[in-house]
Amino acid sequence: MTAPGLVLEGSARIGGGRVFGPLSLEAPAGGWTCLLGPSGVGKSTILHLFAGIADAVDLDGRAEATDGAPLAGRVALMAQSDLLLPWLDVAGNAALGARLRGERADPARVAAVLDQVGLSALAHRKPGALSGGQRQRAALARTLVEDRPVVLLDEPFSALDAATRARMQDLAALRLAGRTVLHVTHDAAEAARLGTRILVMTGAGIHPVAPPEAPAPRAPDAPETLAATGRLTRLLLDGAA
Ligand SMILES: Nc1ncnc2c1ncn2[C@@H]1O[C@H](COP(=O)(O)OP(=O)(O)OP(=O)(O)O)[C@@H](O)[C@H]1O
Repeated sequence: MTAPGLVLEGSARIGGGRVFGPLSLEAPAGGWTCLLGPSGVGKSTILHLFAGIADAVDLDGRAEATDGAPLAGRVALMAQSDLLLPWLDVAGNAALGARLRGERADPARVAAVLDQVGLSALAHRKPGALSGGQRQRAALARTLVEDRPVVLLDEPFSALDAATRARMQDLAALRLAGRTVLHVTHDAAEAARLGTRILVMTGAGIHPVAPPEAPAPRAPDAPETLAATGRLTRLLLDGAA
């Protein structure tokens, strides 16, 4: 399983209205790219274009893998809404990708991932009886069970308490090492911890920001993580001018 890079170039419209562009975005093969920017600028739309689910979006340009092969079948998307099926329990939702393909997920793998996200005790509970953070961890488990070379994460840790968030960031960094990750987040500290490439998106385009030099995941309280968080927050406040 070799992870390809991702490239997007061009402009996007929905129903005739401009969403973004023209812009150019690159997510290097095997790297973890964090994408930040104001609400409504088009970050989720970019993930949907790479995931092949942007039916309403008219892209004048290209969103594709750098190896020239189709992305279909090589991408796992963790969407902003958890998209858990209410009639399946946590374990069933974690195994949903395989089920939708008419396959059977490896039960040992599902159990191991549920253990890692701290949901073993809730494996047979339905989503309606979970907290927001538990639901988000169930969706993360489903994404990790998918085992794809390209992983698209849309605010994957936004509902988690600070300690659980840090632990899930570490887990995702470990389990997704070597894959190509494109991660939309509003959390500058998260980008400073995880990004091997950090991009800020504005109406004017995509602006790369230097990540800390230490390998990811970086300690949340390391001076260079805190300094990068501050720089990034200032940039976002100033509109990435
Ligand atoms: N189906 C749709 N029809 C019309 N406009 C849409 C549709 N989906 C998204 N948009 C618009 O496209 C723009 C980009 O939306 P998108 O969800 O990609 O933004 P975002 O940067 O991810 O925002 P957020 O940070 O709030 O999640 C927004 O202005 C949104 O209103």
